[in-house]
Amino acid sequence: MTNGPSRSERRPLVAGNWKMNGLRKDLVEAEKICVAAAAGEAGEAEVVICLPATLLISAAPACHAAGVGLGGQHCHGEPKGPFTGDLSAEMLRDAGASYVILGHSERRAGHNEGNAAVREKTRGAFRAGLTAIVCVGETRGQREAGDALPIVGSQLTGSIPGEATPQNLVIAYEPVWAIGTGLTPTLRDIAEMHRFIRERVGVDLPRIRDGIRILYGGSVKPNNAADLMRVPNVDGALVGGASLTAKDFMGIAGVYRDYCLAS
Ligand SMILES: O=C(CO)COP(=O)(O)O
Repeated sequence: MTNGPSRSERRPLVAGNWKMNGLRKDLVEAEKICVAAAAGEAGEAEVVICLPATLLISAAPACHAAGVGLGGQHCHGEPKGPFTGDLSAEMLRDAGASYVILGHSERRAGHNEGNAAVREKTRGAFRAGLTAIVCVGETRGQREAGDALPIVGSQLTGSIPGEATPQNLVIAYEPVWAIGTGLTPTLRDIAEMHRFIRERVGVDLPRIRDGIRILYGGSVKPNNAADLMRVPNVDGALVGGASLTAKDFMGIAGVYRDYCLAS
């Protein structure tokens, strides 16, 4: 038994979320990520970087050449129209993206995005041919009140459209209290939640139960990634702060290379 990530038929995915960070000069880190991924440093894992929309077009050639997926961090549900300041899924796709993060807690809280809005945006992503990374997760208060599972369950049921497939949807479990704090749930709590998510998806959409990838996000770092990634039903990571430098991000994705070498 090696000390590697959990194994399954699902291809692991390590996605970076740059949030509102990154000027054109910072694309040098994205390029380093591409070079490392192309050199096999992420092993069997798929590598995706979700950049600010202003950087997508510039980053696309290097990402496409390296087989690194490019993603946006939000989109409107409509394909076009009088929505000043918004971006459609079609625009992200046109800029070179193949992924989009939706329902991140920072948007649920800061932009008042409820489950129904997340579902509409996810439909928009599907329409444009993007894979949606739909985020769910409880606050600290909800966990302490013993409500983590029902909250996440209702987020899943409310946010995921019936058209979801294992190709066009990825779920990210991101406990709000673990984001940017250096705190993570216990491995046991993560295992419980990820198992619950797969079961809940299996009730709502049985045909995607086994194929859907479920990422863990919240203070994933090079020094905890190997432990987190070997929890059953953890199919990869959604990484915030540590995705801003190639060294740290590939230090996380590298757990999949290390596993390949060890097995
Ligand atoms: O919000 C996150 C990824 O979407 C997690 O952020 P951190 O990795 O910085 O905690």
